[in-house]
Amino acid sequence: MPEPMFDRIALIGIGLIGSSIARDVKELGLAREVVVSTRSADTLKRAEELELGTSYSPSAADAVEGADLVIVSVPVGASEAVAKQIAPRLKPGAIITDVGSTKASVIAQMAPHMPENVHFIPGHPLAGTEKSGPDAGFIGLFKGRWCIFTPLPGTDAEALSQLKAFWEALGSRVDEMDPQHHDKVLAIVSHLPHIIAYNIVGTADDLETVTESEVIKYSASGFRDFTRLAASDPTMWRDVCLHNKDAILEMLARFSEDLAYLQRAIRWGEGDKLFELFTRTRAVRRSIIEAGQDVDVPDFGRHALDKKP
Ligand SMILES: NC(=O)C1=CN([C@@H]2O[C@H](COP(=O)(O)OP(=O)(O)OC[C@H]3O[C@@H](n4cnc5c(N)ncnc54)[C@H](O)[C@@H]3O)[C@@H](O)[C@H]2O)C=CC1
Ligand SMILES: O=C(O)C(=O)Cc1ccc(O)cc1
Repeated sequence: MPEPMFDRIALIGIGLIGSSIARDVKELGLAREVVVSTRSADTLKRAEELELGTSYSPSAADAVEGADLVIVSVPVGASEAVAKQIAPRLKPGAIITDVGSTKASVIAQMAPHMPENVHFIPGHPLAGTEKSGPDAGFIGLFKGRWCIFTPLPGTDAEALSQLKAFWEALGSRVDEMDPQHHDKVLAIVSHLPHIIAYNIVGTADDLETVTESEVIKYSASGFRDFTRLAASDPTMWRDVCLHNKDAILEMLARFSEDLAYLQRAIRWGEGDKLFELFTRTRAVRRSIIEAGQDVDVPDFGRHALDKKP
């Protein structure tokens, strides 16, 4: 077992992401103590039953006391509330990070409350599933996945490399980005696909001429893939939409324009246009596979240090 990287880690929020971090930290022995905190008493009790930490507290402020690393894993809309609660009790020199799917808004919510003597380094692991809550997490979720950091100007290089080393220990590949750029990239590769999924499943659910039981009975695998994304946590995705508004609206505008083009091509029987687009998009899929980026989501039960066969 390697030396722990941190004496005490505080996990604020213990859902899919927080509990997956907790499981990896425990499995890999990355901390001597793991203090778990979450707002809901039931979730905290469940985290204790699952033995995700070494101690448990309903108070985020109490939980961060003496912690060298604090990881905030709550819906992005709750970031400011958490920052306000923890700020007065943070240990000088501590690293404070988050896992939120949007970055500019999390920075705007948290940075103003952070004391000068801590290192606030926003982060985002590009790994997850449609499930939520402490039971949904699993060892190895972050393995082979990117974790993007959006450090503020003047971030301490040593603290950043310590945080990167932590995520690398969980098996992640690390990268850095400007927060605004992160939000644009994620708007197209993650936020729009979820919004489109919510929309198509909602449309199917509203149809009068095709019954709900027919949708269920005859759902082809394409539709089924959309239902997985559309089953994602409503609180989390409401917050993502509200907190990455500009980038999402920009990408939705582009999407609608391109959809109108497709609609027109179908209406006027312009098969060549359809064929050209479908050929171009097929090449994108091939590039993703060639780049080794087509890792499937569930990797249940796999040890974090196992190599993929
Ligand atoms: N679900 C996913 O696939 C991914 C999610 N993320 C981001 O990770 C964060 C957490 O997401 P999940 O773990 O999936 O959500 P989750 O719903 O599974 O867990 C959220 C946790 O936050 C707690 N919480 C909510 N409000 C709180 C507050 N005000 N104070 C303290 N605790 C509070 C809940 O009790 C729960 O423990 C979100 O910001 C999300 O955008 C990032 C990557 C992937
Ligand atoms: O379940 C899926 O396919 C995901 O895309 C998971 C996911 C959701 C939100 C993120 O910020 C990152 C990853």
